[in-house]
Amino acid sequence: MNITVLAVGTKMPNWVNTAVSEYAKRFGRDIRFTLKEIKPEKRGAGINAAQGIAAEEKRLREALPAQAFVVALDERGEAPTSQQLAEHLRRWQQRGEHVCFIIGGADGMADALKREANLLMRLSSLTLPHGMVRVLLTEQLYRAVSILHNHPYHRE
Ligand SMILES: C[S@@+](CC[C@H](N)C(=O)[O-])C[C@H]1O[C@@H](n2cnc3c(N)ncnc32)[C@H](O)[C@@H]1O
Repeated sequence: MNITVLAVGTKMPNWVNTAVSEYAKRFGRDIRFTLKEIKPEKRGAGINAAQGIAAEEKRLREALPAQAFVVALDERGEAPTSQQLAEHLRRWQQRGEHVCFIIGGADGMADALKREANLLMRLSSLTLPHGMVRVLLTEQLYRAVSILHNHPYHRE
């Protein structure tokens, strides 16, 4: 199956890119994982947070794969356990979905994107920095794959 992560933010610190690549390379052949960085809108010079979010919304929409099952990452979303995320993954694989996770920028994500998403998912009740969200999401997806393959990486 295809998993795409659209994440607002470029020029992430090395530790973010290293950690995402480390988990992504463990997925194995049944998952084709792509992380696509979305250019953040520069704030200041007459661009406020709302205008910045609107510009990033446009870029996110343009990058959304056709017919994707969209999961918006948000700290007010549903909080699956790792087992429940593995069940979601099993269902998405069975249905042949292209799943697209979207991560907002420093000021968050447009409300319309969250409303229109098929699922709103939180990784924690804490507000996390967007770079950290990429890392945690990729690790949890790898954990979900491990659960489905009965790999000892995940221990209850
Ligand atoms: C720095 S946060 C933005 C916080 C902003 N206050 C908001 O209302 O969204 C950047 C992005 O990271 C993601 N994010 C932050 N904390 C999260 C969490 N606990 N669970 C899931 N996603 C989170 C969301 O996609 C968010 O748009």
